[in-house]
Amino acid sequence: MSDLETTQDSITITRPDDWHLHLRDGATLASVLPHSARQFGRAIVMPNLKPPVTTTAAAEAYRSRILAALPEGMSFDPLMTLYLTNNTAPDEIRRAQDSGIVHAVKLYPAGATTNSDAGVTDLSNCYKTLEVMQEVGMPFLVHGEVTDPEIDLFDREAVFIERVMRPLRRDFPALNIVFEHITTKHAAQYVAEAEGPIAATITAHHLLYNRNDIFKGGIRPHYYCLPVLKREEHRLALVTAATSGDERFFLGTDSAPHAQGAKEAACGCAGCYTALHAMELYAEAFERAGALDKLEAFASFNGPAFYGLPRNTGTITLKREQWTLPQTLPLADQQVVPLNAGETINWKMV
Ligand SMILES: NC(=O)N[C@@H](CC(=O)O)C(=O)O
Ligand SMILES: [Zn+2]
Ligand SMILES: [Zn+2]
Repeated sequence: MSDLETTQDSITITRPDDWHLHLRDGATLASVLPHSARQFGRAIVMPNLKPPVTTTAAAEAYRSRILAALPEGMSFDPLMTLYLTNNTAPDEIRRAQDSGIVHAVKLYPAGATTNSDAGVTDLSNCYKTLEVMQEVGMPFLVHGEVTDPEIDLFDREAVFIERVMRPLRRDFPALNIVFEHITTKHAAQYVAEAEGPIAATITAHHLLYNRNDIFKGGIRPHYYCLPVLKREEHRLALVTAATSGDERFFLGTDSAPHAQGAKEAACGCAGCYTALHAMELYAEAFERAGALDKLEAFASFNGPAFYGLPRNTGTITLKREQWTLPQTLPLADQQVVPLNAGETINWKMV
């Protein structure tokens, strides 16, 4: 068959969800929320605000602010999370579970990423709390990087598996764990082969780019995120995992807005903004792998199955149509530079 005959010009799938999203707060929240709500039915909303969302009461208040910021006529269901600290009480987990609006608890190793200063210094501080999470079935979402400065930045995820993930899963074999935004063949292989309830989210940018893209002709801060982009062999392993049909892998954009000035700086913030065009980027990645037929499971089925939620009912359609990303988008009283700013991409959500 010729290329022409095998080329698909549109794809309609069950409305997808974003299982890892940063919406921020206040005027920034109002700027970014419509982008995610246009593409996704629900999102797991990250709790790394300043101050972090550490209690059920704070999660309920944050959820109300999100719903208040949602433009009329749009529907979107924010699935809230709690930020685990050294001092999160076991009772807080029971409150979270009873609330019905908190769907997971998030581990930020202290110092690992944006707004992680209040994070956990040693998981042994949290064992009583983890016991309750395991007992009530509250998922544990993990930013999987060690923070040991002796460990090379590019090895921090692989070392995390050995130093933290394996002991954690040995001690809590029934705890539902999501290895968030995986970036290495080590993590992909670990998740695919591990016994028990574990899954992983994969971003669009880690499917499309490798670490060369951060340094192409100069330093490109908009390709800097954490965990940092890795070598091509790792990107290929992530594409294989995402397109394998294995239900342990599902979509999480990790869209993480930072103002332009905070990214294009002497010490620039980590995070890529993809909320505007995430599904288009995933479609591109799946098409390049010849696996557009696997996109729906990854984007719309595997996540709800893991979280014990129903699939969305509507559909979205992506068409093969070239369009050019804007250079910037409004972000509160500043601007955010989307990933692929000014570039032409091949898919467009209708
Ligand atoms: N991914 C990132 O590079 N940044 C995220 C934090 C995170 O998910 O680690 C952010 O909140 O900006
Ligand atoms: Zn993270
Ligand atoms: Zn994130």
